[in-house]
This record gives sequence, C-alpha cells and structure tokens, in this order.
Amino acid sequence: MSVLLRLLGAGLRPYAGSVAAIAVLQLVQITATLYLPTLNADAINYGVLAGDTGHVLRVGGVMLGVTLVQMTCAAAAVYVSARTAMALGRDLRAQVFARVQTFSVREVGRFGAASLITRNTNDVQQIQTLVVLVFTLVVAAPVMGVGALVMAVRLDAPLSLLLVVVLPVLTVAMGVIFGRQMPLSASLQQRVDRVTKVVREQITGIRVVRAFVRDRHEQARFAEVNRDLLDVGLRLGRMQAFGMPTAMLIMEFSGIAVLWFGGHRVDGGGMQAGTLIAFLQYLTQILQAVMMAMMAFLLSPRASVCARRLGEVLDTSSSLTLPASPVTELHEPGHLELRGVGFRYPGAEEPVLRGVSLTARPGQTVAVVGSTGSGKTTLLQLVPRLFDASEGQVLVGGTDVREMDRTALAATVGLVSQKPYLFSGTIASTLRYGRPSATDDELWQALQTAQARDFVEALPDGLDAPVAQGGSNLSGGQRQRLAIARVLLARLDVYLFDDSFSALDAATDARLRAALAERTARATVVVVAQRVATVRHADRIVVLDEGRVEASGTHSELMHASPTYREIVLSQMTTEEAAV
Ligand SMILES: Nc1ncnc2c1ncn2[C@@H]1O[C@H](COP(=O)(O)OP(=O)(O)OP(=O)(O)O)[C@@H](O)[C@H]1O
Repeated sequence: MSVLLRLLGAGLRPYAGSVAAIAVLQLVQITATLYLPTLNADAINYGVLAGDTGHVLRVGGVMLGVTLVQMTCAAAAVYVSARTAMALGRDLRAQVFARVQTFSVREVGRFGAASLITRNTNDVQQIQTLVVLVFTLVVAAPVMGVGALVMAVRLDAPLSLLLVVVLPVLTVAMGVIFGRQMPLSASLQQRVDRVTKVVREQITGIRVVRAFVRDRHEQARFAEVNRDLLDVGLRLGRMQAFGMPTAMLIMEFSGIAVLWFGGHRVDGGGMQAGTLIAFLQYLTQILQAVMMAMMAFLLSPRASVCARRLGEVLDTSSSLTLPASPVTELHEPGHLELRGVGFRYPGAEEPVLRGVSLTARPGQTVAVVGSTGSGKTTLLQLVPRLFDASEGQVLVGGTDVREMDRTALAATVGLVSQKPYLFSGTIASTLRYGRPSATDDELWQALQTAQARDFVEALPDGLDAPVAQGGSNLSGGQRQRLAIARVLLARLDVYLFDDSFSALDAATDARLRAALAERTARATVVVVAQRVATVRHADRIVVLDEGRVEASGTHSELMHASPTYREIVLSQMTTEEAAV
C-alpha cells in the first residue's frame, strides 16, 4: 500500500491544480446532494401537507436548480478525474519504459519480457482505474457520510440511534467480503502475467509449434493458464456479486426499520412525514458513503499489488553502473584487450569464463573458436557491456568499458549477434538504425560488402521493401547480412561478429569475408565462428575450452599446439586441406 501511495503522491504532483479542481467540484456536488433531502422535507411538510401548491412549486424550483448544480459538478468532477488519471497512466508508462530501457540483459531476464509488458499495460491500467474511483467516490465518501450523519442527527436524534446498529453491521459485512478478495486480486495479476508469457512464447515459437505439430499440446498449455485465470476471475467475481446484494439487503432492512420506527413517531406526532422521508434519504446517503469507501478497498488491493510490481521495476537500477566521470575520448579506440576476464551468469554456480586474456589491434582479425557452450558468445557480449565481467577487465582503447560513456562505447564497438534482431520498417530504415544520416549510396555500399546487394535489388521495392518485426519475412541468411550491413554503416572501430556468417553458404561466406577485410582494414575485428574456413586466415585464433583460453596463435601454429583446435579442424576438413 505504501508503494501505491508513493506512486500516486509523486505521480499526481504535476496535476495538483486538477486535483484541487476535483476537490472543489466534489464539495459543491456533495453540498447540493446533502441539501436536497432537507428541501424535499420542506416541500412535503409545508407544501404538500399544508396544501400550499405555491410553496411546493417554489421549493421544487429551488430543488431543480440545486439538482442542476449537483449534476454539472458531478459530471465535471468525473471528466477532470478521468483526464487526470489518464495523464497519470501515460506518465507511469513513460517512466517504466524509460527505466526498462536502462536495464541490462540481466534485469530484463530477471523480470521476464512478458511480465514487463503486463506491468507497463495492465498494471498501469489498474492504477488508473483506482485513481478515477478515488477521485469520484473516495474523495466524496467521507464528506458525504459525515455530512449526511450530521443532517440526520439534526433532523431526528432518537431515530439516528438506529445507525449505531446499522453502520457496524454494514462495515463488518463489507469488510469480510472485501478482505477475502485481497489475496485473490494478487493472484489474478500473476495469472494475467502467466497468460501473457504463454501467448508470447507460442506466438514467437509458432514455426517450431508447426514443425513439430504440437498445436494440441500448445492449446492444452494455453487452456490451462487460461482456465487458471478464469478460476481466480470467477472467484473474485463471485465475491463481488455477493457484495452488492448483501449491501442492498442491509440497506433495505435499514430502510424498513426507519419506516417502522419513524412511522410510529409520525403517528404519535413526534415527527413530520416530510422529515421521515428526508431522514430515509440521509440514511441512504450515509450507507452509500460507507459502500463507496468500501469499493475503494475492493480495488485498492489489486492496485497496490500492481503498484508494488511497478515499484519493483522503477526501483531496479541497471546492474551496469554508470561511471561518475565517463570517458568520452579514446586515443586508440580500436585497441581491444581482455585482462583475466571471468564471468558467471546470475544464479549459476559455475563461471562461464575464467581468466580470459586476449588483445586485438586495429587492422587485425582475431577469431574465437571453441566447442559449443565454451563461452564464445558470452565473451563477445562483455565488450559492448551487455553484461559486465565478474572478474578482470575489458578495455577498449586502454579504458575499462565500465569507465566509458555509453554513447562513446556504442560509437566504438558494434556487435552482430548470433540471431540478430531487425526492427519492423523498411530495408532502408533497418540499415539506418545505427546511422540515420546515411545516404542511399552508402546503404548500397554497405549492402554490397555484406553480400546483400543482389537480394535487395531483386526485391520489388528495393530499399523501401518492408521488413516485418524481427525480420520474420526474411531468410536467416538475409537477416544476418542486413545486420552486418547495419553495423558496417555505423562506421565503428571494433566489430564483433558472433557466428554471423553461419547461415551463409560457403561461397557467399568467402566473398563476404574478402569484402569485409577490405572495408574493415583499419578496424579491429573479432569473429566467432564454427566453420574453420571462416577463421583459418585470421591473424590470430583464440581457442576457448570450457571458458578458458586453451591456446592462441595462427592456424598452422594451432594445428600443432592445440588438440581442441586440431579436433575442430579435422572434423570439417582432411589433413591435406587443413595444411593448405
Ligand atoms: N543468459 C544465460 N544465463 C545463464 N547461463 C547462460 C546464459 N547464456 C548462456 N549461458 C551458459 O553459458 C555457457 C556459455 O554460453 P555461450 O552462449 O557463451 O557459448 P558459445 O560458446 O557461444 O556456444 P555456441 O557455440 O553454441 O553459440 C553455456 O553453458 C550456457 O548454458
């Protein structure tokens, strides 16, 4: 609850004017609401019962005016409340989005993409709903409740004693009903998360589902989480459905009691008929106020769960700490060095990298090879700080990457990952992602180097051909080549290619390497590859084995010095081919 209050307090500060306007509108509206039963009593007592039609008309006119004021203020209050809540929702979404943007892969992995999406949509929506409710009901409830109580006691103190019985009964009944809803609300949000997660996974993995004809299995998996959500939703719905009739029952019984006792008092001459009716209306208003306050309790547990979930995101700092005085200028930006680097994934027992040291200079191509799972991808990811090394240092241009300005690091180092991600748009917008100012000519040159020119030229719209989200309308090899062209356009000093040629046929791979060597002649290139042909001509080859550097050297040196390297090579070519 405290997180909710903190979020609302901070979030509503910019809208203090609107909040004040809502308070004033509500106050006028409630005053009018409280005045109406008194006017009604007056019309009955001194108009209807006295046979004075003129009085009825006069008071009726005033009642009409008061009602108009009440309706206008109520409508305006709802309008301003909705606007303020929407604005608050927009701000919250922007804050959460901005925070998630600072997260490293580690934090995104901790929350999970599905949960982050639910938090920034559904959870914010719940808070918005609560804010509207607070502004329209909760703000009004205490004023209306106390006001109606004072009016009722003023009208007839003895009859007001009934409230001593009715109010606790209603409060306890509602408290029990709403109290039981709290845990259900919390689990409802978790189940919404689970549905999002399964849907996301199934849509992303649709090709695998089709390939293995696992539609039924996936449907069953979805049905299970969907049913879980329905179960909790129904249980919550049942509690809510139970709440309203219970409240109505208590209100109706209270009305009957007022009429019963009040009727006797009217009979005995201790009370006027109009006063009894007004009293009944005040009683209804008091009970309504209690109900309204309770309604807030109904939504507040769910909203406070949502606020806690949003608070978790907003209070999470990126594990990639920013340096106090970031280095922006590098003397020799292409100089890459890893010094005794060790890395352990969060939660993992064993380190993935241990004591890895290597250097690469401008103009050099360093290849990293090793069996699958030996830590090659992890190693590359440490350079652009997708993760930070647990031990040792990664230096670019002689500066620890942790000391560098983020933008400067991004302008120096580019990574083409194993499965590159392309944003939706066109070929041109995809390529310009790293350098928006690139001309069409430059785009074609980069495509030429990446061996992607032919296929882009063959597309009906060329550079304007559409690219679907994730590049799903392109083949794996096309995606890889576009990603290579994209990074080349950014004109960097250090290029890291993580198995980026794996989806290319051997001939295209060879052409691409030749073109790349020309284009990146003055840059530092680190290539991770499974295919020996891709790496054998590298200036230096580093062999990783279970996270350690087993050996490093040229192809011919390693053929003698590294059993792991020899094994990899001979699994792909004959001894004669390897010796060439
Ligand atoms: N996000 C992660 N969380 C926990 N462990 C991970 C994570 N990513 C990779 N690992 C583990 O780290 C080890 C090294 O993975 P990495 O992807 O660096 O290997 P690789 O040499 O690139 O393999 P491949 O050649 O198959 O791509 C593996 O054992 C893997 O299970």
